[in-house]
Amino acid sequence: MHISILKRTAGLLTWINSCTTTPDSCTETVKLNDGNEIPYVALGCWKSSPEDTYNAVLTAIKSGYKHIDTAHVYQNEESVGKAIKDSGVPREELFITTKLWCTNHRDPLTALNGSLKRLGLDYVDLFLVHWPVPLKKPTSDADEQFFVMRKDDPTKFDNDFDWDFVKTWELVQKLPISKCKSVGVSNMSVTNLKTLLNAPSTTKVPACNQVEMHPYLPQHALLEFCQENGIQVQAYSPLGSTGSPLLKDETILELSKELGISPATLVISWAVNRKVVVLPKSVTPSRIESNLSIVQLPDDVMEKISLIYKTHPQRLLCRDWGVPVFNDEIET
Ligand SMILES: NC(=O)C1=CN([C@@H]2O[C@H](COP(=O)(O)OP(=O)(O)OC[C@H]3O[C@@H](n4cnc5c(N)ncnc54)[C@H](OP(=O)(O)O)[C@@H]3O)[C@@H](O)[C@H]2O)C=CC1
Ligand SMILES: O=C1Nc2ccccc2C1=O
Repeated sequence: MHISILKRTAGLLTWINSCTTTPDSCTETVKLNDGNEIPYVALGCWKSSPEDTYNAVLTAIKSGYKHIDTAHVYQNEESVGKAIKDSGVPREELFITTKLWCTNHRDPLTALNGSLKRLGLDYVDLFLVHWPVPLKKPTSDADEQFFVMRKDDPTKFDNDFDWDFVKTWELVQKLPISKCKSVGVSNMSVTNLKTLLNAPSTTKVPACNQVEMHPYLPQHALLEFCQENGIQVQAYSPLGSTGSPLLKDETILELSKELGISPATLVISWAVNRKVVVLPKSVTPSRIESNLSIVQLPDDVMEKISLIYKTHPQRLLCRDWGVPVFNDEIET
């Protein structure tokens, strides 16, 4: 069996080689700072409709994915849960991530229980604080109102300025392990991570930091900081998200042609070669399957991809959150 071969091999790059012919081996995992193992490749679920999500998750699990990334705000947790159940794959063989939405920072346990109920699961493997931005709760008990705007200025979010992400983490780090095996953060800059790690109330280092990361935003400094501090980085929008400019980038096209692989396989492989967990989203069966293929990239190719941002620096997901979120410059 492939996995046992992998266990005997020395390092990541050894098994990456074999993935071109045996996609099963791409379920290789990396150990988190709490001892849990996370598979390198996950199916992303943002923007997938409930029906598409169900089909995509089922296809993914049947293709060999062990890791699914969803969130309360994606409004498709029910579909993820149903597909998991219908796949027939034992729960303990899968790694499921969901996230705490901004309006629930004061009560993560209730939010986690809500996600578990929608997923139909007893536990998630990873629960992430989605953004370091507490927002006021909606006044009605509309659970699905995710963006509360200010009454005096409806273009701005109604920030909960009497709360902050350090207080949120104080609660998240104490969530019962029986309901979430690992806890982490998302969209955390180095500046905000330093604030979190230096806070007297912080007793647990986040297991993961899920951030936007692709060749136009390689986040070299953030990756180095997280690796030095035992925080596993996860790359979101690794393909450049919907209508990606990245997959049409000249250098990416040239390199993928040279290597005889697709642009998507090239950028996903670049992430894994950097020891970054990667979350490509697709609702297209052929892409779901091919996104699981990882190849070993030569050093010079890694370097070329890592330098593309110098001429094309681009953050795709930016909005004014009302508090500092992206407070580290894109290095150019
Ligand atoms: N923590 C956070 O704040 C955030 C987390 N995320 C997570 O990261 C995941 C991935 O990021 P996301 O922004 O969705 O975008 P991705 O970078 O994964 O890109 C998804 C787009 O690429 C297309 N695509 C997928 N595979 C291929 C392929 N092989 N060739 C060509 N096109 C392809 C998809 O089309 P199609 O589906 O039609 O096949 C879709 O349009 C999210 O789904 C979510 O789980 C994302 C944003 C923020
Ligand atoms: O992952 C995300 N999906 C979203 C949709 C709308 C606004 C923010 C987000 C995310 O952070």
